[in-house]
Amino acid sequence: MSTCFRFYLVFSDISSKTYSVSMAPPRKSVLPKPLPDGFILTDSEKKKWRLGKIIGQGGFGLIYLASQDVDRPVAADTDFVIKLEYQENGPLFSELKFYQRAAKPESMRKWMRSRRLDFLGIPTYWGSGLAEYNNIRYRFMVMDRLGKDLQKICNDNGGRLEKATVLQLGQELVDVLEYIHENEYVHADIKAANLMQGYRDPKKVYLADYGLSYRYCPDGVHKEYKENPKKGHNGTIEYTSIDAHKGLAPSRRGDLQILGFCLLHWLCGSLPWDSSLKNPAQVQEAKTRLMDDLPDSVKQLSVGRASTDEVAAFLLCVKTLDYKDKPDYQHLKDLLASAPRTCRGVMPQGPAGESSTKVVDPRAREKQRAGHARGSPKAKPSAVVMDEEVQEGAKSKPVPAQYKSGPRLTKAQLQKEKDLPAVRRPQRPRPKHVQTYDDDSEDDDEEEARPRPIPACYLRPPPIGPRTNLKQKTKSEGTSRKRGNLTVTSARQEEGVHPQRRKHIFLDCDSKSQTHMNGRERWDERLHDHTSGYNHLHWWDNDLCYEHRDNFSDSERSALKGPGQEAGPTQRKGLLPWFVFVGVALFFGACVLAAKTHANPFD
Ligand SMILES: Nc1ncnc2c1ncn2[C@@H]1O[C@H](COP(=O)(O)OP(=O)(O)OP(=O)(O)O)[C@@H](O)[C@H]1O
Repeated sequence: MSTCFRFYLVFSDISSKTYSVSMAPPRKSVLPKPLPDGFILTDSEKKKWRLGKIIGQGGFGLIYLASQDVDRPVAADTDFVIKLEYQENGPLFSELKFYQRAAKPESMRKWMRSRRLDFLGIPTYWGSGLAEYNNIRYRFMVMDRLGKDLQKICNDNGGRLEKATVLQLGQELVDVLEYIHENEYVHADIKAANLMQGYRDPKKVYLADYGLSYRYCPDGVHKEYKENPKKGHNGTIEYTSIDAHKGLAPSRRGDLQILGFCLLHWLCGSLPWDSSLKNPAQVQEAKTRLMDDLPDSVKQLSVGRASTDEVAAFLLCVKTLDYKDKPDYQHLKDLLASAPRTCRGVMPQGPAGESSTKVVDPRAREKQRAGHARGSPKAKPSAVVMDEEVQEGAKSKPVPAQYKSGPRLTKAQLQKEKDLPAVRRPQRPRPKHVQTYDDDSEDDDEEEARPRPIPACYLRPPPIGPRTNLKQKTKSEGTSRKRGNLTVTSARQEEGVHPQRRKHIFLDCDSKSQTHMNGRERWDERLHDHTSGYNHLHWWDNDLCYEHRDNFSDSERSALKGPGQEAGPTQRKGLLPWFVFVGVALFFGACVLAAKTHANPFD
């Protein structure tokens, strides 16, 4: 999100000029051609929304101020925004699915009542729909207007946040995660850029951007544990979970681990793998080491008085979770709330030192919750302020070498961890209707939204042997195929599988090329690397994978466009009629010749 405002200044300027001179249907690009100020959109429930100014721009969509009062220009202090993307784009489609299924205002209110929460940081969804302008179809979603994102605040504060703020944010985010997890979804991309302050109340923080959210448990059936290196390293590389590095479908424990890494980052201002972000395997290794060596690995990262003990305890608890386990969210919140206890490094213990499986009386738990709701042990909402050490300008502590990519710890060091009192193992109540886990089960809706397997293309250069003949038996339209910078090749060929089945289309983001798909478009994956700033985007449409990349090297780019490309299967296929034609012509020629030679003697 941090780059978006910069873009906006340039963008709004250019776009307004474009509109005043051009009446022809605009060419589609990754970002939608802006709709004019004052444009009226009608959502699927026939509510009308008037567009105001553009206030933000993401990788694929524009954010407009909006209001329901369609007769007047939209006020600068309106409470609504509209996110607009081309209808074919995947991210908004996935996000909409999340809001429609999991974040209905009534269901959120009910949840908050039942948990006695006075706040749940999920923006309200107000509606959505499709629109058409100049023969181009758009998708839009109306939602709460939000304020500043946390990444900006973090940057303004030298990359760190006050410890009390971090712990409070952690607890509020556990609440949000519990809600979305109970509604069959995981967020899978928690990070400061996706946390936004309330527009009216900056003390409230919302988890936004559900474009990568994933339905890990459709109809109560958890996805199976299936490691797949080809799908590895999905998400935002700094924070993505070890499960995601291994190519597992996101699950609850992954969300919590991502949150733990974020808390650590906000607290310390850096992460042990900061220097290896361009090498996902090294990042995975460093994360694994950090998790293996808990709690010491995290405790050692403490900066000045801002100890990381609570985060160490939090991550240690997350480490005890199995792939399909339901976390004990209250316990995780307690670990972040109970600073004095965890600061001494003592984990909660039952009688006679038993720590892990203490059964908590639900009434006691209820009482405790009620206490929290009334505000007793709970800290104040997260006013984002600076810690003393941060104000003093304390630099982040260098990360101990062993948590980077150095040699593994000795057995004695590992033993130290084992000797520590164990963290209480979270209770594991199963979702009501879970009986078996079937990875293939999905409902019709899910069929549309669920990410499908993708090769880890971003770990390799574009495939060798780009194809220029883009005739494919798919629903995708011709416009994108005509572009010179678009390549079709077989992903299976890349994977050493049969080359005919699955085709792979690379699009060069620099030239803002865009593929338009009808019907079952799929959006699978975006990867943001904030250090190099590249994006990857995959769509799946039947057997076609569309990939946007903007980090092609010059040689790759010229390979994509260049002449003398190796003939691909589709090109060879294109020659077949010519072979047949020449063959038939030769045959007839030979017949005529033979007839003539035979005829001559009789003459
Ligand atoms: N509900 C909102 N209220 C106010 N501003 C918003 C809201 N949602 C997003 N924005 C602003 O618009 C910008 C674009 O947000 P958006 O979610 O479309 O993209 P992004 O998360 O920055 O990028 P990407 O599309 O790659 O995920 C953000 O940087 C943010 O500043």
